[in-house]
Amino acid sequence: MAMFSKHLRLSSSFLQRLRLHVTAGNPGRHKLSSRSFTTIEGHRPSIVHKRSLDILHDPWFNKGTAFSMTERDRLDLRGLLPPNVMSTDLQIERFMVDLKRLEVQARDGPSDPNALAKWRILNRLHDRNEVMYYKVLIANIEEYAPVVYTPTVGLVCQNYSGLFRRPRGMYFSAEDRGEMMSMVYNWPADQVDMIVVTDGSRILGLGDLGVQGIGIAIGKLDLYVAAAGINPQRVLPVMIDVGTNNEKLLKDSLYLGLQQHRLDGDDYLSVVDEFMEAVFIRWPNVIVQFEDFQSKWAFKLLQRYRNTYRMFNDDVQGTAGVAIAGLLGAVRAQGRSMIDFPKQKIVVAGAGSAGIGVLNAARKTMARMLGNNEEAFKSAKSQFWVVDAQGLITEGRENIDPDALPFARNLKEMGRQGLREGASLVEVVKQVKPDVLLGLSAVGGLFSKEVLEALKGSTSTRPAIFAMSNPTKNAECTPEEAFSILGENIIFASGSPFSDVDLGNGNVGHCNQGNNMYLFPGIGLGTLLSGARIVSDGMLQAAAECLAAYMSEEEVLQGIIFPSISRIRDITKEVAAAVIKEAVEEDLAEGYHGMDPRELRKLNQDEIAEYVKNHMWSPEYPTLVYKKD
Ligand SMILES: NC(=O)C1=CN([C@@H]2O[C@H](COP(=O)(O)OP(=O)(O)OC[C@H]3O[C@@H](n4cnc5c(N)ncnc54)[C@H](O)[C@@H]3O)[C@@H](O)[C@H]2O)C=CC1
Ligand SMILES: CC(=O)C(=O)O
Ligand SMILES: [Mg+2]
Repeated sequence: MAMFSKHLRLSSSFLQRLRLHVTAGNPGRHKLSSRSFTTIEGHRPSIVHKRSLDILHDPWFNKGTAFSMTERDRLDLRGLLPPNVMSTDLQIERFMVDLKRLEVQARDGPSDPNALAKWRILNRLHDRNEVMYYKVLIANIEEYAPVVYTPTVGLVCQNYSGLFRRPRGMYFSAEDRGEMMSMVYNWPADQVDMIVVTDGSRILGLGDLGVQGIGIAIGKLDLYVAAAGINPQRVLPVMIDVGTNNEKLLKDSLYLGLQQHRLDGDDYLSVVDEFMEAVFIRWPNVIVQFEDFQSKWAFKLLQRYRNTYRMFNDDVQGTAGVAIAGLLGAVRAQGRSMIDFPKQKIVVAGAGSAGIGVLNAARKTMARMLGNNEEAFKSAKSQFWVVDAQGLITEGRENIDPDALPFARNLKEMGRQGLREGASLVEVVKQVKPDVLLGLSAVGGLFSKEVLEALKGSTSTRPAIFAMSNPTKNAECTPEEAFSILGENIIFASGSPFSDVDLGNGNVGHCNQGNNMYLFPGIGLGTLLSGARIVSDGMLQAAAECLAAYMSEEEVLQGIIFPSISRIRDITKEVAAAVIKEAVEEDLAEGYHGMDPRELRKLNQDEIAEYVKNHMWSPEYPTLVYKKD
């Protein structure tokens, strides 16, 4: 009955148009124009001879986020779009909101008011012509890394629901449970070398951005291509959308992700487990980099997968390696030998995935230098004071986070130092007089004037300040603040890029960028080319030591402890070679394509470097020829 009346309605509108045509058109010929039929044709399904990404890249067939779930399933689109199916009205509203936003100048700190506009232009080039995009990026890496990576990528993620145009990467959502094994085959590439995956729960220092966090996976993979020469056809950004606890996004009708609170416990784990199983079944040699998972899951997932899959956590392990290299650089910059590292007093602000990762690695490095035994490991603990949102962490802390427990200070000992449970950062700095103040707190301005004034009491000949939180506005202090308060005899590093500081006396205060971008591309490339079964602690240590040794004595004494980003392709090549060497020594290497493990074992240092260089993709147009299937 319902079908019958629908048919009647159609028929009456058809007749009405027919009448209109007859009266308004050529009265003599009474012929229907093809235009009149188009309206009716629109109700019939269109036949499409394409599937998967080819449909999304075809402006005639593409409906973007408006593809229904049935269409997504039938056309192999599942996972290629954010999970929220939108009406056309909402799609248009999302576009208009973004268009109007252009009128309000986008800002990410004072450094570049046009950053978002630059990102849009680069992103459009990325969609049109990958070779040209990477040529532009590599040739201008100093200028555009801050656009495709931190800090602008943070702003991009915050605005991703508006900026989203052509999808890039895959989305696995809580709604896809039971489907992932088939969904992975919707991705068109038979070879994937690198996946960067996030669940969007802690994007840089910006908190839970839900599905919009895909931007960070895309930005990290841009560096994999630009710095490590991973072939862009073989990278896959992934978003695991288990919901969001960001109330603003939950209420936003234009949000692209699942509008539900995050899954937790076994429900959460079952989604990530299914994703890991699916990608390793389709691409057994892939490497999965976990990125920007909240601390609560970062450590657990790392422990869960690291001995089974080729994976690592960039925030925990990549950051640790970069910090170790920086801390050793700071010792050398004092004119001392690296072996003096275990004497450094280090105050760390922030005990999340990054802070705890750094603390564990720094303690192990000290222990190795002190004799590599249990006693050395125990005594190294006394070099660290950890301050989180509740102040100094001691054994007196109630409900202490188990990951922070190994660094909790003894209450009596703290009493003797004039400190107590929960002491403020400024009190800790005043009492400890540290050599190093390292921030991974995500709190912009945490190293206030008061804190920096307190650091003047440091017993170091050249105190080091690492304001490592991202993006720019989350840096614990700026280089200007540090140099103006502490003078020029310091070492300064920040997570996001800042310009060097003109000290006004003809000298320059050098601002280093202490960011895991100096390690993760080389760790990934080295793992890939060695065919290592897992990413071992030894391989990560080798990467960190390589970065630490990269800077010359002269540079380090000038306060330059990290290379300029213009050298990122070169340092990545060296890091990858160090990782391969270690993988071979640990007997983890299973070879890569034509290079079998026996051959790999025979290579000397120079030959490994050559092997790496020869496998790095460079953006050049290939000659294309047509071949019939
Ligand atoms: N430069 C780099 O390469 C990297 C930088 N990061 C940055 O580190 C920051 C933290 O990342 P996660 O550890 O994953 O975050 P998280 O959210 O897990 O940890 C933040 C920690 O800071 C503490 N904190 C908050 N307020 C504080 C305060 N007022 N004083 C002292 N501590 C305070 C919290 O208690 C928590 O322990 C982010 O901004 C991130 O962008 C992370 C990885 C790499
Ligand atoms: C750099 C980075 O991985 C972060 O800020 O989370
Ligand atoms: Mg990160």
